[in-house]
Amino acid sequence: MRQSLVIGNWKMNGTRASVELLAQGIMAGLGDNTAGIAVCAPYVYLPSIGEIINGSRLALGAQNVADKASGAYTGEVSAAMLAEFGCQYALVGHSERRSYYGDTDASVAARFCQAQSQNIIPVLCIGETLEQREQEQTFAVVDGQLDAVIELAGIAAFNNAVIAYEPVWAIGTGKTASDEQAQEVHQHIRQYIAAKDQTIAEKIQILYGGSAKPDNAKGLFAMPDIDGGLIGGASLDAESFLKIYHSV
Ligand SMILES: O=C[C@H](O)COP(=O)(O)O
Repeated sequence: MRQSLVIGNWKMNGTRASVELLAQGIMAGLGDNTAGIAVCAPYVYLPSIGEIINGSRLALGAQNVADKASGAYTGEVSAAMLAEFGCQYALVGHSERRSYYGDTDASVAARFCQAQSQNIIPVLCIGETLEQREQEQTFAVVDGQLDAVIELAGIAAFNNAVIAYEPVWAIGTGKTASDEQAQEVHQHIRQYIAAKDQTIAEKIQILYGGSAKPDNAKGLFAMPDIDGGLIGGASLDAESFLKIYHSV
């Protein structure tokens, strides 16, 4: 039985004061839900959010991590630095990173390995664009994104990783994949991993992301291969995020 997991991705939003309040609001509403929960804060807020949530079940995550360990890479933040501030998760390969900042399959694979080198769990984001879906390339796209990481890190690395399936056409658009559309791809991803390692396929958490909201989360999370969500916009409001969390 896989543990459910809900991760909030705050993206480039908020002020120090507003995200501190948000973290406090989320912590106050965790209740006795035993599912995993984390927030991925902007880098500069990681120290203060880390202090606020220290000792609680709310885990800390980063939105990216450098593809190198250290050195002259202006503007980058290493996995060791994230570990120093208590990050347990790091997103890698979010579609906004891939499309706006040129993160390639190869660099995403390197970021994945860097995170693991510091015992940070990489949350590997994969998903197709609308055009790719319309051309029936969805499975080929996610397979290729997985392959890039498997080739560099090896399938065993997925023992300590999370996958987030995020159809690009559903991110921030209000267009959610239907429960069945999402399940179809989640099942495919799990089968793709199973062909390489059955045990890992059964235990790896595969999250859905893309306009997940309190009113559609329950249906998505009820699907057999959807183990939780990577939540963008709705994670910026404690009440909405908690409603989603309590839907798992
Ligand atoms: O990381 C989260 C995803 O990009 C989903 O964002 P969204 O919930 O605002 O569509």
